[in-house]
Amino acid sequence: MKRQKYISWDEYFIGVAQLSALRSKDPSTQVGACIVNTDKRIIGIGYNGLPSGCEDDEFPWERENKSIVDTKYPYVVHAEANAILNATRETKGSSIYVTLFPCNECMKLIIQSGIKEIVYVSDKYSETDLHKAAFKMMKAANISYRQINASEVVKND
Ligand SMILES: Nc1nc(=O)n([C@H]2C[C@H](O)[C@@H](COP(=O)(O)O)O2)cc1CO
Ligand SMILES: [Zn+2]
Repeated sequence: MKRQKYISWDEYFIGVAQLSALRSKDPSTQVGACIVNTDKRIIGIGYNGLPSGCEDDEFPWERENKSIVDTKYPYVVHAEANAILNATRETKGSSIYVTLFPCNECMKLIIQSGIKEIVYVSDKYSETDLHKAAFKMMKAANISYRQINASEVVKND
């Protein structure tokens, strides 16, 4: 008889996203993303980090500073953007598993890459205006969404 305690597809893909998030150097928010096509194949993964050549020890990781230039915000590539850029196959019709609901900028990339479903864990920024803008674009583009629990298999302490 087959093993009974195997993980579901959702647990597997969100687990891969959570594992990817563990690579993030961001001290406050670590995000991971995993793109899955209609054949249930993983075609791209990513986490939030600096662009190639921008050294983690030479760029700021602060959230606030006198100038925005001395914060992380102008520099970080979001997990979803990295997953899309890393995609090895056609993204049209695929799902993106992400540990945090996408921001407005990533939502534009998700729409333009033909991703049709967003599966996420946290929506801790749901009260912000930019989240509302992201949500509005997602609805207009007919992208479906669902929230799931984090995988117990991958923990980030
Ligand atoms: N969906 C997302 N994907 C991401 O990769 N990020 C990244 C950008 C920053 O590195 C970090 C958010 O930092 P903070 O504002 O919570 O300290 O997470 C943020 C969001 C939020 O929408
Ligand atoms: Zn984003």
